[in-house]
Amino acid sequence: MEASPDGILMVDRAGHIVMVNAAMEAISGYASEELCGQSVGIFLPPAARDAHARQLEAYFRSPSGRPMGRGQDFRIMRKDGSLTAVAIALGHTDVSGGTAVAFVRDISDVRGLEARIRFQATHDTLTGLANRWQFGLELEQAIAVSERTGQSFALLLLDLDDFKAINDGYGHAAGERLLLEASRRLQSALRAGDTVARLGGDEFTVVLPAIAQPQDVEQVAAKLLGVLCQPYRMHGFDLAFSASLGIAVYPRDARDATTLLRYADMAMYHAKNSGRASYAFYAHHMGWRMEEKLQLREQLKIALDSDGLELHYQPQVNVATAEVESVEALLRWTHPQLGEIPPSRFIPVAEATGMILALGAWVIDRACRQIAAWTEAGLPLRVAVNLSTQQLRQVDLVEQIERSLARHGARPDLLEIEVTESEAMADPEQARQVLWRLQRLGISITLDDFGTGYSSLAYLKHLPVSRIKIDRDFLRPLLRSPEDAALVRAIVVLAQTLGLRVVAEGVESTEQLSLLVRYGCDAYQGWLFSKAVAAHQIAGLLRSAPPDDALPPTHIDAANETWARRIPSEVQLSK
Ligand SMILES: Nc1nc2c(ncn2[C@@H]2O[C@@H]3COP(=O)(O)O[C@H]4[C@@H](O)[C@H](n5cnc6c(=O)[nH]c(N)nc65)O[C@@H]4COP(=O)(O)O[C@H]3[C@H]2O)c(=O)[nH]1
Repeated sequence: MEASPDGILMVDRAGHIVMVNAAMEAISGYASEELCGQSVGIFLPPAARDAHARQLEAYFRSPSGRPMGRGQDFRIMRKDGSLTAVAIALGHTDVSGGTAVAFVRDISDVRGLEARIRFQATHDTLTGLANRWQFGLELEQAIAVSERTGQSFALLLLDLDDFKAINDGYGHAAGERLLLEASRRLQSALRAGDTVARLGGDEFTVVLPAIAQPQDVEQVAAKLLGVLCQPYRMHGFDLAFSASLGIAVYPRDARDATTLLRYADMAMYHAKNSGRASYAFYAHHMGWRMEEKLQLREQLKIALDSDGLELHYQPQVNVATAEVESVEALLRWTHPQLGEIPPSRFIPVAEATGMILALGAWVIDRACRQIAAWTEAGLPLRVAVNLSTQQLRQVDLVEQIERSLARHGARPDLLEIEVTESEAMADPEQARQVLWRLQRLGISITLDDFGTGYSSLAYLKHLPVSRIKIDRDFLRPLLRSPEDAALVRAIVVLAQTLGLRVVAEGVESTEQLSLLVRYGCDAYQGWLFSKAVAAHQIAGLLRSAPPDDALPPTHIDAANETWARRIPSEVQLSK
């Protein structure tokens, strides 16, 4: 008995301890002499003693054995007052004399481990918040409670703005610190009955039970954004920290968990789309458009992962030499069922859903690969790539571009970055810094869609821009309206005084080209010369514009004639 690893405890009919072994002493913390003669109730909290005494009586009336692990888990009170989990097997040595024997096994380690495993399965290891699985249960439970009580509850879905950029730019550890901070701030702003979970990545949910009116939810939403949108100090400087929040209300919007979550998701994207750091309630009218967008996002993700996207290249022709001096890379997506989907449809979706960063990185990488391939083939052609505002804000954009250049061995001076005026103006100081860093790498910068934004001359002078592109909206009515013609002329003069080259975009007719040549435009791009074509077609287009055919820029008639001859018939669309 003394050698048994389990505690052994003998109790008489009256419930007095008759004998304990060494293992029982270790489990309970009592010495044998402190226990013998005592009521077995010593191992129980006072409140449980009477009930146990009744159970013991019943046991002695009809004693029966019980193997280890079959009964309920039990917690005994140790000498120091702490409770420890044990499993108990029961037997009897002498029914007539009435001595029961209990084998007591300390299972506190096992229970602790089980509790840990249970916690890990239901909680997010980083933040300790409920995880997606647990959140699903809690949401179902909230629905069940609200069904019974007839009360509404709100489901809030939150997504940190620009989290990916921070994670990519500062590394995983920084991303994790940010997530921990977000979870800490969320918890500090919520009440005891509210539940918060981390669904994964930078997505959090909050369930606000028993809401009386929508204003209550608005207040909480504003409070959460208030605490989240405080800067976070990392690596010695303040990091802008913000989130977008979507709200769906039970039962007003939906009665089942899946739909509620989908609606909160739609509302969240709506909030992100309308300026970030804001919240939006789900509304029916946003439904179908968001539905379509979400589907498009999914399809786009598949296309990106499965090589379903392509870059086409549209030549930019030097007016003075008639040479193709560069090409603009333009994304093309041909969906297996839906056919060709224009960038004007999918780029805004990519921007609204944050996918533009992955998409933009892919474009840069492909463009670098193409630059290297052309250079190796003896065709060192400059490639212009469009950049979206979110990419400009991406903290590691410059490093990302450097990596792509290095990966493919592409010359930086053959890469050109096009940013629109409004993108550069979204955060002028930040844009200025990023563009200067790019320029220092040897990359040239073009300001796209010039004339549509609101750049000030003073600001333009501070950007390392070497070219501006006149928006094609100005070219369309060029021949009809003297005002537009005057504006184009003014833009060219302005650019020239700043020492910038001017590229006209969307040139469709020789008449437009004639005017642009007269105004002093340096280069043009448009269907007149060629649409965007696959990379392998570019060499053919280059051959169609031999450099020794250069035309004098002021000789308009000659220019028209020469250009008309050079337009490849298969791509010529209109004059
Ligand atoms: N009517 C007319 N159109 C002409 C003519 N010449 C060129 N275009 C079109 O004008 C657009 C020029 O590109 P953008 O202003 O940068 O405008 C682009 C750009 O803002 C965006 N985009 C395309 N590819 C990318 C990309 O890789 N990244 C990003 N961020 N945006 C892209 O989508 C916009 C539309 O792209 P696309 O549909 O390829 O449309 C292209 C091009 O096909 C012409 O003579 N007449």
